[in-house]
Amino acid sequence: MIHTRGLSRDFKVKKQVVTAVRGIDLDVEAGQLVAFLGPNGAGKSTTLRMLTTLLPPTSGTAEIAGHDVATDPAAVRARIGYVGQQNGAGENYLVRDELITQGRCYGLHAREAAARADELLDLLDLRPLAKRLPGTLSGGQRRRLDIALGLIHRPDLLFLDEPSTGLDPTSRAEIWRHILLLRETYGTTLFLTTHYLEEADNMAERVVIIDGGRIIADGTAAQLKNDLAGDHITITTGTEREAETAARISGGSADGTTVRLRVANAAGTLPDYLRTLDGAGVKVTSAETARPTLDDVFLTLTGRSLTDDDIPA
Ligand SMILES: Nc1ncnc2c1ncn2[C@@H]1O[C@H](COP(=O)(O)OP(=O)(O)OP(=O)(O)O)[C@@H](O)[C@H]1O
Repeated sequence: MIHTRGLSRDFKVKKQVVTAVRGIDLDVEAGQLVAFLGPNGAGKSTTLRMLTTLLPPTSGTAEIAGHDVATDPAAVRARIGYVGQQNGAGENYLVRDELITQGRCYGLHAREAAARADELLDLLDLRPLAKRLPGTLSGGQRRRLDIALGLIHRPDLLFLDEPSTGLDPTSRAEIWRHILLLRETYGTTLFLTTHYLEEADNMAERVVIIDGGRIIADGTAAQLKNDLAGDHITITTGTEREAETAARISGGSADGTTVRLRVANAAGTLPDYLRTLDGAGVKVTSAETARPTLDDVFLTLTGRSLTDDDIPA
């Protein structure tokens, strides 16, 4: 559904060239739900804009639903939906009429556009809001309307740029329920960016991490965490000296009376580790294990946190 080779984009800023995306090779099969993650300035929006024909690549190719973004952008646009960070609805029409109008813009006949609008009003729980003006909707309702608008022409592939950003936790959960429902109902391929790592972790079956315009990790969240981060064990000892001994034995790091280490399988490793420490005369007062997060994956790969503020350009 998405096939890119060497996809790159430069921007000229005054006399300098900023390379936002550097040679991305990406293959996404039909029906996948892919979360595209990266810190501020990593190149997510630029990639998304190229994949949706909003910005021409400087070099490389991107084929979307069988059509090249550079040579056949109209065919690409007919097959994709795009839900950007800005509102997709105007202020002149009521919700249902807006859906019908945008459906007509895609070439649907009046009856077909009305039927599709009604189908989407039901799917996205917008039916009670059908006669409201978009400007009167809450943030979460408005985002659901944007998703409905992105789906009006039955695209095979939907791009969502930060679909849950700015919403309260309940609305975020609602948006995700609807995203998963539309995937189940239509089998739509979904490619989305998000800042919420736990959402990508829980919802996406594939996580692609971009940094500095390059893809640095690609796999299921579980694979990435197992391969690149490992579990955490944290123990507390009676004294700082014991913590130093424990850190030496395990290869972990001591901070006061706390020792932290990373292992492949914390639950399997901990009993042996505690026995060894006991044999070395180290008194352990508490021990806990934790699974890694996607942020730990990013930290391992780059030495930075994904939740840090802007990375330097
Ligand atoms: N129109 C432009 N002109 C100049 N530089 C740009 C332009 N658009 C993006 N860039 C630069 O390209 C790099 C990638 O930006 P991009 O917006 O793709 O990142 P992003 O991962 O989407 O970030 P964010 O999460 O903050 O939206 C940044 O260094 C940015 O400053």
